Amino acid sequence: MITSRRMAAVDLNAEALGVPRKQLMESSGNAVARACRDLADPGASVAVVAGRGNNGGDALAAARFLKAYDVTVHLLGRPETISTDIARENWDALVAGEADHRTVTDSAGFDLGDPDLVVDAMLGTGVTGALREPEATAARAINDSSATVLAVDVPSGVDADTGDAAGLAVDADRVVTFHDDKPGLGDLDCEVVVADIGIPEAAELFTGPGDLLALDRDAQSHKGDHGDVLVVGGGPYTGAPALAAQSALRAGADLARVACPEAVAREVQGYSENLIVRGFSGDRLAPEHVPDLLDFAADRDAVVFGPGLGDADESLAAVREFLAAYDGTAVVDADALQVVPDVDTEATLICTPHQGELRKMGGETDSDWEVRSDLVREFAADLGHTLLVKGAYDVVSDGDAVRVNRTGNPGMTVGGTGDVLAGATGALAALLAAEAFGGGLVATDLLERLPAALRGDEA
Ligand SMILES: NC(=O)C1=CN([C@@H]2O[C@H](COP(=O)(O)OP(=O)(O)OC[C@H]3O[C@@H](n4cnc5c(N)ncnc54)[C@H](O)[C@@H]3O)[C@@H](O)[C@H]2O)[C@H](O)CC1
Ligand SMILES: [K+]
Repeated sequence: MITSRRMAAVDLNAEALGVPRKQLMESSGNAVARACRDLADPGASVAVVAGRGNNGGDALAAARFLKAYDVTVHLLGRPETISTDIARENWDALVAGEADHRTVTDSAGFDLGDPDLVVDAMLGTGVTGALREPEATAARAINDSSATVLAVDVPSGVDADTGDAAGLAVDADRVVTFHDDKPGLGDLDCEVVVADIGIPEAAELFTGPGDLLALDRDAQSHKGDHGDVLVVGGGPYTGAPALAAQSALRAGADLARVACPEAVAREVQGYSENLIVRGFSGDRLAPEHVPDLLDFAADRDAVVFGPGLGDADESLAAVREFLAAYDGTAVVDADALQVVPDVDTEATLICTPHQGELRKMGGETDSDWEVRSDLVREFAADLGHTLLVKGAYDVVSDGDAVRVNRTGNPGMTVGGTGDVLAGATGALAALLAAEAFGGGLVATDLLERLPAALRGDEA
């Protein structure tokens, strides 16, 4: 099952792995033609009703594989309005090949005829809102016809993620959808066939440029939209919390605050005027600080716990008490990690251990990244939290899905990169908690974005 947003990311990852979109469209077209051959005998009349996007492009490619049929292609719109190069190239090839093609520029001009089979390729995952014209008139004509209806990827008008239709939608007999089933197709009263279009498994397993799509910022956003991050750390070390907080800003947080012992507050503030530093009494975190910290954290979008905190018993006791009472989103790193396995919490935790810290948490690791992936997934499932285990190949899992980031380099073992990663991860968590997901953030929503944090990419 894959959402449209994830499909777009996988599509882009496939391209980065050397499988360009036009090749995917050719595979989709071939899959559509196979479905046509399954639904209608050679010589049958086929009406391809194509939209101006890649959904239409798939069917324009399919038409080339249907030589044994009497195919008429209806393009809903002028050819120059076709929205992608790959779809337009498929249209141009049809025209050059003297295929029977028509362009429909207004509803009155649409005449479906009386085909044996209709290929509905007006709209796929790019639909927004109720069908406009001439798609609406075409959908009514398709639904009123006696033809068998094959929908490309998703029946036009249906939202592939929810199965809902904002208004009129094509009533298909069969849907041929690509790469993986879509959440919104399960409840449709039609047969759904999933066609493999040659997207490499690596496009889903390994992080790539597609995973950054979700970080595109809403241009209208304003301060505070993109998350307010609190780093709780410092004590024996002062650079770590400052690194984590600055990394949060670099990764897109609007505000980065540091709660650290009074004894080092001035030093931490000294690292950067961009940080809002707040000291708590004494020279290390202790249980008496927890009530205030919980109040302070309640108004933040995400907390990063641990950079430079040290492992004094009273500091670890304070981490345990905080997490037991906290129900927001927290990244847990460094010495605070050892507390996680034995604390029962409502919080959404993202733990960012290196392999030594993973073992200290009670997890197992392995030098083979594939074996390590299974071990991390199992341990994340046991913990009930997301794990991001750093290594030459970083493994991210929420106990269900697994993603692997192989873009690191040996130089990243230098001290401080863990603090940078924890801060960047906190920013992405804050962005999601504050905006796109409201309170409904679930760990898997982060999975696709954490790898971007591994690279400390600017959002
Ligand atoms: N990722 C993959 O696996 C592949 C998907 N393919 C196919 O690509 C479509 C998605 O294509 P896209 O261009 O993004 O969008 P659509 O073609 O679905 O529609 C965009 C098109 O439609 C217009 N439009 C939007 N809403 C409406 C509306 N309510 N009424 C009328 N017109 C509307 C919009 O203006 C655009 O012009 C996917 O479904 C697959 O079929 C790839 O080909 C293969 C890999
Ligand atoms: K469609």
